[in-house]
Amino acid sequence: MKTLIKNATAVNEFRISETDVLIENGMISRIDRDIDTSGCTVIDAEGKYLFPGVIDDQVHFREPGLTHKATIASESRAAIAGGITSYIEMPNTNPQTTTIEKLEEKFAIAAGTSHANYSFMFGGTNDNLEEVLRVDPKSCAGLKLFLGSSTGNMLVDDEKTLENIFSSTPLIISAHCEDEATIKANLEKYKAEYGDDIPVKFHPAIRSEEACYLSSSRAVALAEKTGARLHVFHLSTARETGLFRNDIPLREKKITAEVCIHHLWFSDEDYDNKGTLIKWNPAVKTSADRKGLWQALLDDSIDVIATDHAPHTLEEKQNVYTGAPSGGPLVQHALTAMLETFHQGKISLEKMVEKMCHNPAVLFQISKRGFIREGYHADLVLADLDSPNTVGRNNIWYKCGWSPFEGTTFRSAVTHTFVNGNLVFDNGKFTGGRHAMRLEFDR
Ligand SMILES: NC(=O)N[C@@H](CC(=O)O)C(=O)O
Repeated sequence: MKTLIKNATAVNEFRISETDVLIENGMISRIDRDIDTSGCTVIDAEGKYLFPGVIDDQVHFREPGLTHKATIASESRAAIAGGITSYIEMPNTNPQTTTIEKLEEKFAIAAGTSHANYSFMFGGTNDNLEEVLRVDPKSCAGLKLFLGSSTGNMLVDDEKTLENIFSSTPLIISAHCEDEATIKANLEKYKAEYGDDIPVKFHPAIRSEEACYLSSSRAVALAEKTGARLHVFHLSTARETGLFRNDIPLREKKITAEVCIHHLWFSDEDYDNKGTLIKWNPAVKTSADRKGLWQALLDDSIDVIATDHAPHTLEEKQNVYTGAPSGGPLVQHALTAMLETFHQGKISLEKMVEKMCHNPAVLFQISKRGFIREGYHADLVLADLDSPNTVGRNNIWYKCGWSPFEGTTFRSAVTHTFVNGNLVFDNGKFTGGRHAMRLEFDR
C-alpha cells in the first residue's frame, strides 16, 4: 500500500519547503515535488504544515497499577491526537520499574495496547545498583533517577549509591532535580502557618529555586566528575540554565537539559486562577524564570521540549495543597500549545521541530525517527495553522478528562497523524487499529 502526502509545507532540518512525501511499507520512500499519484492513497496537504512526529522523552502513563488515573492505551491515544508519535515512559508506576522483569512487563503491555511508539526508563533506587548494571543500553531509553521526591516515592538520596550509579552505568541518566532537605524545611515552615491547606501560590516557595539549583548543580558536578551521560529533566528556573553548555553540538554533549510545556507556558501569576491544577514538581515559577527558560531554549542551552505528562484524577487534584498530587496531563496539547507560541512570535517552526522532534531522537539515539528523511519510519503530523479551537471537556482524550489548558483557544490544530506510515488520526477522529512499535536505539 502506498500513501502520498501531496503539496505539504514541510518543516524539517531547519528548512521549510513545499513537497510531496511518499510512504511505502511504513517508511518514507521518497520526498520530492510532483510525485506521481497512481496507485497511491492521496492525502491532500495543501495549506498544511508537515512535521516529523513529535517524540516526547518524559511521560507518565500510569500503567501498571495506577490505571484509575490513566492507561498506556488511553494516554497514547491522546498523544497521537496531539501529534506525538513516540514516547518514553517513566518508572514511577506500581510496581515500580526497578527490575528487568518489571521493565519487560511494561513492554508487553505497550506491545498489546499502545497507539504510539514506545520505550521506557528503568528506575534507579537506593538499593538496586546490581540490577541497574544488568540493563542492556539498547533495551530501553535510559535510567530515571528521582533526586527529589515526587509521585511514586522513588527518591534516591544515598550519596554513595548515587556516586556508584553515576560512575558505573553506561545508561543515559535522566534526573529529576530538587533538593529534598530544602523542600522539607520549606514545607514545615508553611505547614506551621497554614496546616495542610497551604495556598498553592506558595508551591514555588516550597519547591523553591534554591531546591532546584542545589540539586541540578550537584547532579551536573557529579556527571562532570564521573563522566556519566546526564540529561536533566524539566528545568524550571532561569538560574539552572547557566549550568548547561551551548557552545558544542548536541551530539558532543555529555550533559543535556529538557524544558517542559508547562514551564514555558504558565507562571506563578496563574496559581490564583488554576490552583492545584497547575501544581507540578518542579513548581511553575516566576515570569522571569519563564523568560530565562525561553532564552535558554532559543540559545540551545536547553536541548529538548517534553511534556512530563502526569495525569491525576480531578478528584485527587481538588484536595487541599498537601493532599493534591503534583502533575497534569499534556500530551494532547503540547504541539498545539507550542504552535501557539509560534503564532505569538516566540519561536520559529524550525526551532520547535528541532527541540520536539529532531533532538529527542539524536539525544537518545533513537533509530530512524525524528526527521522527515527517505528510509526513515513514516511518523508524520499535519497541522492546520489557521483552525482555531478551544480546549474543553468535550474534546479532551485523557482518561482523567481534564486539562490545564481548558478554556484556552489555540489557533492551530493537528489534522492528521501517521504512525509507522499508518494514518491513525484523521481530522478529529481516530481511524482505529494500532501500528505502534518498540523504539530501537543506535547505541
Ligand atoms: N511532574 C509531576 O509533578 N509529577 C509526576 C512525577 C514527576 O515527574 O515529578 C507524576 O508522576 O505525577
